[in-house]
Amino acid sequence: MTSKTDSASNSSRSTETAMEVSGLGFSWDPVQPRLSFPDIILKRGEHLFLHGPSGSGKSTLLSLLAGMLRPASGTVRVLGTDIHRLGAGARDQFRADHMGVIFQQFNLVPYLSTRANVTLPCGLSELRRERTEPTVEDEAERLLAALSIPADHWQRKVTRLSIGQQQRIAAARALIGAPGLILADEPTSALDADNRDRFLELLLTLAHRHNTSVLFVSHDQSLARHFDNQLELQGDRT
Ligand SMILES: Nc1ncnc2c1ncn2[C@@H]1O[C@H](COP(=O)(O)OP(=O)(O)OP(=O)(O)O)[C@@H](O)[C@H]1O
Repeated sequence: MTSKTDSASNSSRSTETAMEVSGLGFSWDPVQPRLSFPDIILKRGEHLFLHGPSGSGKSTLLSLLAGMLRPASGTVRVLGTDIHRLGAGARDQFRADHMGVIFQQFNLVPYLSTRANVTLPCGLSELRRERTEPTVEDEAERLLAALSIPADHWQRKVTRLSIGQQQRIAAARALIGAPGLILADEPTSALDADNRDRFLELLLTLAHRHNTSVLFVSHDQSLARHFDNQLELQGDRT
């Protein structure tokens, strides 16, 4: 896989590094070719768009960056910590403390209410809980309102909401407690162009407010204009 970094025009607000990826490689199994990923440096508060065709390894890369898959080679440093040197429990806690992940299928908990889905990370992380103002519930409601989820939906089971609303709830869950980094895996694929653009603008505006870095993957290159920088995965294998 080769990479191409395009405009690095917008400077980040901080020189602190949110994520540094070096020499990353992964094989799903011995008969499949090995995936090799480009090196990435993401500054604190910076928003990076990662695009590539279907099968180029975008979801695999996000799972490696979130510490949910172990690389065959290379390192992933998030906020200075080499996450793959942590034990499984410490890695899960690190993810809960410092990362918000928005999955392609949202992964909301179907039997919980809208608000309970948003507050979930604060149940797993004291750090995220302490960063909410003045309470976890208040911040969840503020995020839901900012993402245009009507107040009379907050106590409803999340499965009773539309796909677009569920997607915004997944974004609120990723943003609560101001994690250093949000990883988003093509969460806009079910939306029409207007809603997709509106969603991205909301996500990036709220992330900017919290100085949260965002790495967003998609096959849809038309979304690149919303981001500071972009990186292309071309699906080369070794
Ligand atoms: N669970 C798995 N087991 C074995 N191989 C897998 C698995 N998941 C992905 N792969 C393989 O890894 C390669 C990269 O897949 P990946 O899902 O990361 O690509 P992608 O760019 O996210 O694709 P898409 O845009 O279609 O979601 C593909 O060749 C795929 O077949």
